[in-house]
Amino acid sequence: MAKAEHHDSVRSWVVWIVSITAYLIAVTQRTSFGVAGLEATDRFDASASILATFSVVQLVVYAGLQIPVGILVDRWGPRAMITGGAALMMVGQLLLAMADSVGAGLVGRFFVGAGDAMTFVSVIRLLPIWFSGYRIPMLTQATGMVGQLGQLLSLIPFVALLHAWSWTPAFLSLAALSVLGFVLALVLISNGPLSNEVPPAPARARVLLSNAWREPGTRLGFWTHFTTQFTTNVFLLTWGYPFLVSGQGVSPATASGLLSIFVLVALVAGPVLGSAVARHPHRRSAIAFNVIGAIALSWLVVLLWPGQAPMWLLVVLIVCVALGGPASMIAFDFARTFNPSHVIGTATGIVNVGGFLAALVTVYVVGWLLDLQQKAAGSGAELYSLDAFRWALSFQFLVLFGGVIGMVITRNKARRNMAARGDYTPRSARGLSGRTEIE
Ligand SMILES: N[C@@H](Cc1c[nH]cn1)C(=O)NCC(=O)O
Repeated sequence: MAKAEHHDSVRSWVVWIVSITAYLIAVTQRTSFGVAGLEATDRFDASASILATFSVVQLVVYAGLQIPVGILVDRWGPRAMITGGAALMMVGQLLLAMADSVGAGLVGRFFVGAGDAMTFVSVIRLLPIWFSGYRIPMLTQATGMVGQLGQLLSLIPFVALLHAWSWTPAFLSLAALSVLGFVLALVLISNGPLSNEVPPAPARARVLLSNAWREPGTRLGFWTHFTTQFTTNVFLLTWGYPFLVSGQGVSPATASGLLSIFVLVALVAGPVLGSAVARHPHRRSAIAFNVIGAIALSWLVVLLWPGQAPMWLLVVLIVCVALGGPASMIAFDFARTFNPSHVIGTATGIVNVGGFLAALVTVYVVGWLLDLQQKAAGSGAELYSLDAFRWALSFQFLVLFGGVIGMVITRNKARRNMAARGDYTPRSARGLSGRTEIE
């Protein structure tokens, strides 16, 4: 991509810092309900499955809105979407602060999920508007990394407020945080001189969607996100904690400590993967395949380990699974480099569905397989036994395998298209031709 005058300017950095602040606030809102589980059980007089419904509603809303959001980013620009997202999250947290029934709480969580869904894709869309191409892989990673810190904001100051001030004031303070995000985004984010650079976006959503989907590079991004990210989500959102505590016999405090490795790995691996992608853009899918191989191998060893796995092996597993988060950012690089700028938002939305869709299916099937084994073993059988987890979590291999097949097929299609345009040769794939923007 040619470097425009406004690229990498002071204004670019201001826009980026404000947009990643908006994303960090969105991740804080996203993860806040999870850390308030015990208080929510009391407040709503809810069972474990009702509590799980809150997470599922939020995930379904998030994943379901990615494509509409991507299309709207291309039509309205990222600024309107980021400010709109902050406003929705503010409404959602206000509703949740006041809610005293499950129904009212779910409506609040719906708004939070919708606002959250509008933020990430818009922030990623701002990067090629404001920065030159060689910086973007690193900034994409940095965006993902900073967002993960939102989990820490939920875990430390929000939990402290919840304990010190109780439910309503704690959730009101989260609504106030979104007001801050709204004002900052409204005043400081700009869509840039987009109109001078790109043809106007096609008016019809269907055209945007079909343009983005027809590009094999978008589908390569979708499958890359699908395969790299879902094990991270499955572990963090649902099954990691019960697997560690009930399956592997780890204490709850140690399990929480192990889960915090995810944030650490995101912080360390993000810059390493970002600079690898920037230096070897022709090796992007190879980097993703290596991470997927590490995830599959570590799960295989842990699930086949006779008895409970030693602590060092659990740490290795978590480090490998956590690598999936930063590796999934490679998928957005595919969306950006394979598509013309007026469909990048739509393509990014399509890509971002991948990991969340795979996680939703896996979370559900793993739960179903655990239930099935308990029923088959007869009354009194343990639900979360290590053997039951071995079989249930093995479902992940099927999803990994399906994702890899999707990646290989779409990568071959992308290469064929590029070869037909004269942009790809086996030599360029080995990085010998000096070409950059290929997979
Ligand atoms: N892969 C994640 C973000 C990430 C980066 N490093 C670790 N995780 C992703 O796709 N995020 C989308 C979102 O909305 O957060």
